[in-house]
Amino acid sequence: MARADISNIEDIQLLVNTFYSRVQGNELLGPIFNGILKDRWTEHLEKMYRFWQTILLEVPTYSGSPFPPHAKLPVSQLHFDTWLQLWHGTLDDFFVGEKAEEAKWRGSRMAEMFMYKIDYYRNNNAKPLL
Ligand code: HEM
Repeated sequence: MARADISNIEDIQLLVNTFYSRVQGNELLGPIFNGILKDRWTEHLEKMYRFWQTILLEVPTYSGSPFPPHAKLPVSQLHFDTWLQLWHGTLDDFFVGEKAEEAKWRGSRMAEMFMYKIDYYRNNNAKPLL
């Protein structure tokens, strides 16, 4: 079947489900997600449908703060590169178009911002208080 752009909630669910099943199977990222989410995967996937639906379809179903759960993760640039590789790969496997490109762009910008904030947080905490 020819690829088309992301246009409805079923597309978002397909994207999110496939992406996180690849994440779960990834040797670097899988253990981190599984270790934190344990039996909360369904809840996480539903939250991520809402997050991407809000960004890509402009249906405001997500209200939350994306960064805090990432602040103290044991991750480096390599983890974000791997995350992005899986994200872009999943998008390319199923979709083509403006929304698919926006999803890649948003993912990249957020990965960049998260890594920057995580580094800042680590460096700041490492400093003596006085
Ligand atoms: C190294 C890469 C990443 C790791 C290991 C990671 C891990 C996690 C984990 C474990 C959670 C669930 C926290 C919990 O419910 O206890 C989470 C939530 C989330 N992640 Fe990531 N993440 C990564 C990158 C990203 C990126 C690049 C984005 C940008 C799209 C993102 C967006 C989110 C959002 C929106 C949530 C839900 C926040 C909320 O609770 O409202 N993550 N992430």
